[in-house]
Amino acid sequence: MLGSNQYGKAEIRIVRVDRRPGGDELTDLNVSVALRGDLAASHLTGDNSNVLPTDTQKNTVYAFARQHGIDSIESFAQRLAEHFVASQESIREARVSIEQYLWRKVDGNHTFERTAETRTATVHHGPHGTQTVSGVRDLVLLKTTDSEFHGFVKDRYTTLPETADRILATSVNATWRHDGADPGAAKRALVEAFADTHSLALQQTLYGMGSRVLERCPEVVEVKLSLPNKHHFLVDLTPFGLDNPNEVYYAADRPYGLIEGVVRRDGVEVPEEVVWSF
Ligand SMILES: O=c1[nH]c(=O)c2[nH]c(=O)[nH]c2[nH]1
Repeated sequence: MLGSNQYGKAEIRIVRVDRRPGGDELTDLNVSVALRGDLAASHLTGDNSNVLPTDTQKNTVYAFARQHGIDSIESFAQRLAEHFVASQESIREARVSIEQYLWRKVDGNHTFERTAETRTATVHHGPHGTQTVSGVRDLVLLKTTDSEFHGFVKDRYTTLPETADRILATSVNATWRHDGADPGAAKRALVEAFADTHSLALQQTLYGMGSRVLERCPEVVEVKLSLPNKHHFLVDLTPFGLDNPNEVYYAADRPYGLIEGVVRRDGVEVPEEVVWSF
């Protein structure tokens, strides 16, 4: 028998230019739509009478960008998700996920430079209301000191030396669940906590980063972090008769430690995970 199913247009690339007297603004998005509802017939017999084509979904995204503009990825996703559920009787739930590529204006008023990180938002709209999860991906942070790692388990396979001073680097992948307003302060809180936490482990830094978001953003109930430990190993220069007082490192790209965790506001009921996966 048919199990859970969903369908929609994935990765709709859309660039909107807001042409303003003081300079143009650029919004660069990758929008994915997933719909659920009374859609089994299409799978079971090919009866498409309840199927809003994914091509139409794509067109709707472009039309909404023109008609309503794009205030924030959260509000744009919510408008779309509500539209698909409200306009089609057969559609009961909609999930709209948006990645935003960020561009910083360079000289003049119409030239832009792309930044490395990606902002994300997922809005789920269904019979139980609307849930919003915002986030950031590939936000690369590094501190040259203020990081230690010692006191760990040692067995016959352990070779890692203890250190009281190392480079700590990561590429932050974070999501935060909130009430729908766009908490721009969340990203700043993550960066600030990474910077000012004297780290005894990336695990401790993770908890500090999540906690800082909850302190700064009352509307956030939960922060999920996935932090690769981008190892920087001190190079042994003794074969060349040289010392290495924490100056020359080998930046390994793999393997990497992967530290993941959720930091949750105490006493707040967290709804079931809204992100559907297969
Ligand atoms: O911050 C760290 N946490 C670990 O769990 C770990 N393991 C490791 O080899 N290096 C590190 N660093």
